[in-house]
Amino acid sequence: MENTLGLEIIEVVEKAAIASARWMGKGEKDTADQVAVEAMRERMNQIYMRGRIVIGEGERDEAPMLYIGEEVGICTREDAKTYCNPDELMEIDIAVDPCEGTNLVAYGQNGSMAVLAIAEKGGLFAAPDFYMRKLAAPAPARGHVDINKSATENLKILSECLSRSIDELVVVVMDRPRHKDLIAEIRQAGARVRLISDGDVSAAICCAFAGTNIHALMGVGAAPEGVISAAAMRCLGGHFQGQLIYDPADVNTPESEKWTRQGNIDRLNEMGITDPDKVYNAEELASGKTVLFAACGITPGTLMEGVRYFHGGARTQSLVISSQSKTARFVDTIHMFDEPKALQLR
Ligand SMILES: O=C(COP(=O)(O)O)[C@@H](O)[C@H](O)[C@H](O)[C@H](O)COP(=O)(O)O
Ligand SMILES: [Mn+2]
Ligand SMILES: [Mn+2]
Repeated sequence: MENTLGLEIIEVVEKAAIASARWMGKGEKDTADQVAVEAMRERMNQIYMRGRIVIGEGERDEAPMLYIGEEVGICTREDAKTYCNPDELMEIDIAVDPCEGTNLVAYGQNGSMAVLAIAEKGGLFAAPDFYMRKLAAPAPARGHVDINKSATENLKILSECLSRSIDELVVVVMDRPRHKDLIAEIRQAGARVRLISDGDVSAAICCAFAGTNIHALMGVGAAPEGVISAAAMRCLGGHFQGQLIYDPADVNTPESEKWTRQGNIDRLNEMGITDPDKVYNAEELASGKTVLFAACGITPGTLMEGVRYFHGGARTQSLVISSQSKTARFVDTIHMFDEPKALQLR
């Protein structure tokens, strides 16, 4: 699956990032999102693959593009037999977030990216649009920290696994009222907290890279982003656990007020999830034999530069991670749109 796909998906995230970055700082989050979706879809549909969106922009009736269930790739077209031999091509599932951190783009802040994850059919957990409690940590702490333990206990474990004192640990938490007690507990335990307004995929993946000065992600974000984060962490050997939140009282946001606890449990049952309290690890959220992950910075971030335009072109930085080749590749690309006056070396 990986060989050419690994190269093509770099362009998929690059195109989305380049389109979205045009809207950086313009205060229009929906447009920044929409152009990324269009660009990602257009480039995906040029790839010789049989893809199906399992995590996307929402259900078909609310999302015109990259909706859950949408088939993508040349080999899903009605006239596919003209171009491909579908029997030779493996069916793949794709999770996308064409603009992860739409607010960050709209307000010109760091940490947004175009991102996707791929596995063979059935290899990614088709998470509902729920919230998810998450715990991410570096590889040495994998299987030692546990989302069922308190933040205080996990910080002690992290401190031992990473040979650092607790006050040398930095925990990323989303800056939300729901995290008031969690933030107080982390501070009380002696660790330092980095609050982010958006973008918990980037924060989760940063845990897997020493040198980012991020040692854990704790708290509640969106479940689809949890699966995408898990795909990267599964390939990188980092720790990731996620637990779906079905009780609106646990998050208490305007969005969650539309739901009821029992309604959410029923929805999970319909999906075949009979244990709504189950804690999923990275290998369960991204269970595919082969998992691929790709991201391209829209605005600058800890892992990647953002899109930098120049006369007639742009420069991007992407990250492609593969479970098959066991690589995490940082890709620096110059894109020539028309006739650039000069190509910037750095
Ligand atoms: O920041 C985020 C927003 O993603 P997007 O809508 O694609 O720009 C994600 O990283 C978070 O995981 C998540 O969506 C967020 O925590 C959930 O929303 P909120 O109700 O604002 O806490
Ligand atoms: Mn997102
Ligand atoms: Mn998004």
